[in-house]
Amino acid sequence: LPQALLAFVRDWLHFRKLANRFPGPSLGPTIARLFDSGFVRDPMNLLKWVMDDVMYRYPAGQVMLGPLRFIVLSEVNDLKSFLTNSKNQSKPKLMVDFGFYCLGRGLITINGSEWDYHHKILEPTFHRSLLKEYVKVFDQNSDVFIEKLSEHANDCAFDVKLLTETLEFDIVVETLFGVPSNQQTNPEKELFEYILKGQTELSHRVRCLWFFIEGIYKISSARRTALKYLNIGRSLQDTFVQQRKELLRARAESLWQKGNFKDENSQEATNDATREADADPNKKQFSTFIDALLQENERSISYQSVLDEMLTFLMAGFDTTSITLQFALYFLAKNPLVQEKALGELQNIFGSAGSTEVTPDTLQRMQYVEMIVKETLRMHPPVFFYSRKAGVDTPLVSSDLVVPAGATVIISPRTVHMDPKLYPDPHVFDPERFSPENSAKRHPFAFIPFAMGMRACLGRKFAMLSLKAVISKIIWNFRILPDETYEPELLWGLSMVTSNGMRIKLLKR
Ligand code: HEM
Repeated sequence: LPQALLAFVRDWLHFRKLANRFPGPSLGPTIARLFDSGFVRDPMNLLKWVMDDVMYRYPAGQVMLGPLRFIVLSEVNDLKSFLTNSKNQSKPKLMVDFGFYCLGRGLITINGSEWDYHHKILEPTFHRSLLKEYVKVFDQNSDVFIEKLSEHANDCAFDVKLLTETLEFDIVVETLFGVPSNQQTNPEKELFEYILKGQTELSHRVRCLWFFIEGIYKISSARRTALKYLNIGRSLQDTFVQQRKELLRARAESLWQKGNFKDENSQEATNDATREADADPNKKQFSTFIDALLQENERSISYQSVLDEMLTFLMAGFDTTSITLQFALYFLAKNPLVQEKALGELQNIFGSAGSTEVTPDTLQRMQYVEMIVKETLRMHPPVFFYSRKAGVDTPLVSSDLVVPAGATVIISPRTVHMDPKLYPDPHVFDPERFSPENSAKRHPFAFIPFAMGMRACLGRKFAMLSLKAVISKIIWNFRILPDETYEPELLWGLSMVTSNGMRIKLLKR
């Protein structure tokens, strides 16, 4: 025991020695900041202060909040060590605890061999050949969205937020869980509302400093509410699983019948059965998201893990994409020339195809629309910070500082994306920054909305394709105009949402 104690003290002193060298606001201003009127009125101002003030001032710095110490990094040359060094890829305990109450134990909140195992199962379900299958769902749901928007195409300002959320919700449920969702056309209140409330509860914790301390949070009513939502979320995922199983059973039965009872449709039936069985060779290697999880459930993953992964992907997928869509509409409304340029591109693509159906091929050709999505993600990354635990002492490139093993490191794409050295006039919306020539000139870690390395977003290609699909259809169908009386008010939670919706105007083209 004395030896263990000695080792602990030695490690602690070593940690302190390295961490104390990082500059940052001293205790006085930090305490003053905690108790100033802005913070008391609105605790999320703390996050705003760290991201928009401390991180700009100290590209490699630290923030001490009582016993909690965060190393903050926003110097682009230092990011590589954290985002790509396999020793620094675990999520810190604090963040894992935070995530647990909203997502349970899914890919975002697990570490080590458990993460390895889940990642190995789920990563192939985002393979290119499966994404191609998903594009049909993007196309059909985007068409329903356009119909919904048409009801507002009268030059009167309206709030598009809920419509974008229901669209992205349908897209994630239909692609990943393989069951129809129809939230856009036939809102099923219970499920959707609980998902939103669960998220609000989690953000609530991030915004309250005293809830950073697990002991306090554990005895709070906020924790009981969060757990209630987590359990409801799990049971709602269970209904999806049952629906999927039912659907697979019905499909298998129908194939069997078609194969066995030949009637006047027998040729068609045999073709169907053969098509399913001999589907493209790539497809044979991959199961869709839900099927991969259910297969593993029979072997090695608990049913609770299946439900938690579904919850994780639903939360991670629909919120981030709907926020990006809202801000793309906001920026497009303010930039009519960007809309016209995108329309030119679409006239070439949709015009030559004679249809507005999006396909893997048309999406590939939408270079400028992709630049719009990227510029939106640069100016408003919905996941505006993420964290890593330093697994080893890690020297920084830009200075002689060393991040000590065990430190909680915060990285903010928001701060990096607003660095004028990387993006001159960073507050100007300019998709040309992402032309192939301009992108090639930029530092590889200058654009990090999806993070990088092993723990990068698994849904990044999915997100890009689905956003391109819907944004192209909006630009094709409508002129987007700003509501001059509206400015988004940012709500700092786990993702960056607005507290006052997203108001735009539309005119039919
Ligand atoms: C614009 C849309 C999106 C953005 C900006 C985004 C951003 C991110 C970021 C920054 C991370 C890393 C978080 C961290 O390290 O703590 C992440 C992780 C993740 N994202 Fe996304 N995401 C988006 C869409 C999606 C979609 C559509 C899905 C799935 C359908 C998804 C699934 C995931 C998963 C599973 C992880 C965890 C990866 C891991 O730790 O292994 N995301 N995302």
